[in-house]
Amino acid sequence: MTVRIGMIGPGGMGQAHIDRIHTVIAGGRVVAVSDVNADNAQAVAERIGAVAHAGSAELISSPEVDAVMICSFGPAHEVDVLACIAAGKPVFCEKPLTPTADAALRIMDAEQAAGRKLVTVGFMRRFDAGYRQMKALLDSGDLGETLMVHCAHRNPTVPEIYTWDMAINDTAIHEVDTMRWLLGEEFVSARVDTPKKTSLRFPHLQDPLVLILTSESGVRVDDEIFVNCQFGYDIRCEAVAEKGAVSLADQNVIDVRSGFRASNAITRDHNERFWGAFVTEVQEWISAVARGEHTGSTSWDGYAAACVCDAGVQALTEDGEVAVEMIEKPAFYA
Ligand SMILES: NC(=O)C1=CN([C@@H]2O[C@H](COP(=O)(O)OP(=O)(O)OC[C@H]3O[C@@H](n4cnc5c(N)ncnc54)[C@H](O)[C@@H]3O)[C@@H](O)[C@H]2O)C=CC1
Ligand SMILES: O=C1[C@@H](O)[C@H](O)[C@@H](O)[C@H](O)[C@H]1O
Repeated sequence: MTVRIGMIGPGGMGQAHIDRIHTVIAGGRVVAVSDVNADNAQAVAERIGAVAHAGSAELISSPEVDAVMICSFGPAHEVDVLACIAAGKPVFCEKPLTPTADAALRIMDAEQAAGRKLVTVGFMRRFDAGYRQMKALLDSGDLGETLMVHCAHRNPTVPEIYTWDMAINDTAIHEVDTMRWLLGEEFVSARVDTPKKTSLRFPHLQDPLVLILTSESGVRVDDEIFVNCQFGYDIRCEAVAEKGAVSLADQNVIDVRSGFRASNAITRDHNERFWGAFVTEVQEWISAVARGEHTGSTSWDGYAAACVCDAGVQALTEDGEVAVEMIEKPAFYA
């Protein structure tokens, strides 16, 4: 069976997913697209031989569409995810599920009323080979209890439209989800340290910053967010446990030795750095849709990440620890 996919918002991420689905991923085909920018929808549809729909509602209800991928802006996600749930269609929604926890709650309510997990959130790092090996080692218990995790998330630059809160709810949200998954527990508080700001980009940003999270059992996670670091897309993670430490290897690229120097390239963006993770993530989703099953992060994960980010954004505007407010996890998502 080929899963017929409708793509809403085929911009940078959406087109990267389309190219993966049409070149290296098995079992799916993007047959329909829609975009608030109708010219973009038309151009993408022509390029891939798909139908351009006038709006997302029409795409979601089309009998030619089995499952939906949403790659539009975060604030536009909720209405389309709810429409997919109402239509009973599996939906893969890029992160963030929603920019606020309240909106994610509405999605969880609708999904539970539908009685079936239909929503997968695009937190791709759970599918990265390095993070998966780290988790397997930590879960084995060989290193003892995890005590601290040091993370860094650096982008070469961000555009001027990147607002001050996005350091937390657009960028750090990746570590928030990955650390919840890696540690297998929720965060209870957030704090932000604000070091000297880079002079090289926009004054409206606190760049860099360090988000500090504490988990239920007391594990401390620090996450350096530096989105105008100039030198590359640089992702780091080291977990320190009672009897050892484990970290992601530097990059998925080659080492060069020449002219009495050793060097390696640094990836430029998320698609280059996490190519393999995106392929595995989307392949597993398409295969699960074909089997009628759910895979990947749930609406609960989207909600929990939004709750932590809400606390982090608040902590960026005030001194001290901010408690993470979260409902109890519904049995539906156990
Ligand atoms: N997993 C990851 O590492 C990454 C995830 N993302 C996420 O992917 C999503 C899209 O980001 P990008 O592709 O970078 O943005 P983009 O600006 O390149 O593409 C977004 C597209 O959605 C369209 N759009 C906006 N509102 C819409 C609506 N209401 N209905 C239909 N189409 C709409 C825009 O016209 C545009 O074509 C965001 O949620 C972002 O957070 C983005 C970059 C990396
Ligand atoms: O999700 C992503 C972007 O939306 C975000 O703006 C970047 O900071 C992240 O590195 C990227 O993975």
